[in-house]
Amino acid sequence: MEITGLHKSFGDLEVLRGIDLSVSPGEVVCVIGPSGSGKSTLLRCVNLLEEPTSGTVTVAGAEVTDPDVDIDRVRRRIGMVFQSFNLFPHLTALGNLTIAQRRVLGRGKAEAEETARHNLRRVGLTDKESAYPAQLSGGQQQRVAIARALSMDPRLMLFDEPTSALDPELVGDVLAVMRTLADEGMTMLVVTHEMSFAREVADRVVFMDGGVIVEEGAPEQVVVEPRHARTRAFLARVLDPAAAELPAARDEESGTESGSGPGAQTAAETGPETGPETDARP
Ligand SMILES: Nc1ncnc2c1ncn2[C@@H]1O[C@H](COP(=O)(O)OP(=O)(O)OP(=O)(O)O)[C@@H](O)[C@H]1O
Repeated sequence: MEITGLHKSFGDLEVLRGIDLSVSPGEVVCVIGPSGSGKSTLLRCVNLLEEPTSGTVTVAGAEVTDPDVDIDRVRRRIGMVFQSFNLFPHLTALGNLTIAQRRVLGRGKAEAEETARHNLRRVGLTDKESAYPAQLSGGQQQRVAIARALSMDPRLMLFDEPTSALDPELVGDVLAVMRTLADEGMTMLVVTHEMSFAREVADRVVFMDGGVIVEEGAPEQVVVEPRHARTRAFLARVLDPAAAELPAARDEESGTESGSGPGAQTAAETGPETGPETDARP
């Protein structure tokens, strides 16, 4: 996946100010940054839930920002997993996985169920296919949501705060599934406040602030030894008191103070605006 020169404005508010980012198959790239820095908008521009003001996004060789592109076809190559799982409550895990395949891809019942079972196995929920969402833990529901996205055979998976709604003890299972997917070759772009994810699962961490990428690199570099004052200020706010021990040296930013970026004071969206119907979009 390639993002080049991506800008997005809402009226006078310039939320993305020239993002260049590429993610390779099998790579997990984790985007961190303050509230309002444009992380969710970036994801939403990649799958065209928002139309970029300028710039290009290419997924699996198709330029999704090309005005002539078949948007529905391209979107099917992009799996999206949100903070809230958006499962249909009246359908079993299996039913949640088959409905979009049947409606969107036109798969027959047998093929949809076979694909669904395969993907429930991938997320470790083989024994839960008959369970309704209310009978599953939050972590299990999120794994069903991941399996549902996988059932559409995506080439790119986008995750927006996939573990934020989970009890801490349930986070690990979801992270393990995500790591496994990357090891299988999936391209994955993840927005998260989960620093353990950034440190332990990501191949690369991108720190965004004010609609730009301030710093990117290996987790041990960005999260443990950030180069920029803005990254350090952010990490100090979100990490535990151990953050105070972050190295103070190697500031390559010559005194730039932490910027909060456009709209940082605005309450950002805390969940998807899209319901399960979105995944089953015709
Ligand atoms: N549809 C919209 N119309 C107007 N402004 C928007 C819209 N969507 C997002 N914004 C604004 O864009 C800015 C960036 O929002 P975005 O949700 O991308 O930030 P974020 O980094 O994901 O924040 P958080 O970590 O709190 O989710 C915010 O100021 C937000 O209010």
